[in-house]
Amino acid sequence: MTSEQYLLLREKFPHLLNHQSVEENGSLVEIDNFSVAIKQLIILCGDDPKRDGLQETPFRVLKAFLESTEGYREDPKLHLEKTFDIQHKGLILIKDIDFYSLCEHHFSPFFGVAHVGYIPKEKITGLSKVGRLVEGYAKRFQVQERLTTQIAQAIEEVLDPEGTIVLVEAKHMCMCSRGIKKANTVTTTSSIRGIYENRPDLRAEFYSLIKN
Ligand SMILES: Nc1nc2c(ncn2[C@@H]2O[C@H](COP(=O)(O)OP(=O)(O)OP(=O)(O)O)[C@@H](O)[C@H]2O)c(=O)[nH]1
Ligand SMILES: [Zn+2]
Repeated sequence: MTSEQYLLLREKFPHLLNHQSVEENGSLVEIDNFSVAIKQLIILCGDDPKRDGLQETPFRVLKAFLESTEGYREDPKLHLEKTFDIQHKGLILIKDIDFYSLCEHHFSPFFGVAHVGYIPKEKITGLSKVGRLVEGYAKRFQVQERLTTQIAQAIEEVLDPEGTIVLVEAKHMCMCSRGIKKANTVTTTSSIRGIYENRPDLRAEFYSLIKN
């Protein structure tokens, strides 16, 4: 990696500065090791890391991974803490929140939409904050089930609503383009809390609204 690339990474991702690792000759040892590993990967796959199009690839790969895992550098729950004093007794549904995440097994993308509903007791958060919450948990190495649970858990913990319901629909590239190669398969996961656990009528309302 060149010193310009290294400086750009440090500027864009300041957490690298706090890294425990050793700095040698103006570069972090771990970044250099990563670069070597990506070159080895290119060789193992049968190509030449020195050819023109691949020379900058270790840098690009690292930058892309750091961008795709920005959620580790925040506590997504904090977005919900700014609440409003609004009287509202019914469902608040934020649907079709699109997200891109990385499967923790293969580091390949999985992406889709999250639908988040809650029936407030006293606390209501800003609509965009629910999108930020989804983004904060999606931008990590994830599995869909954990992503779904974390979103529901955060709403429940911070807003303390009557009930929470979260449904996530996603396509996993590790299943579409390799392995079993099922290009059209969509996985659905849900997490329900509070009043939703015992009220099929409220669940039905949520499911019918997200279908429209
Ligand atoms: N439950 C769950 N499984 C996932 C998710 N993302 C990927 N997987 C699965 O993780 C599993 C990993 O299985 P392994 O047998 O360890 O790995 P593999 O040999 O690459 O498996 P194949 O994909 O079947 O080729 C696969 O079945 C994937 O479909 C997810 O979000 N949730
Ligand atoms: Zn996978």
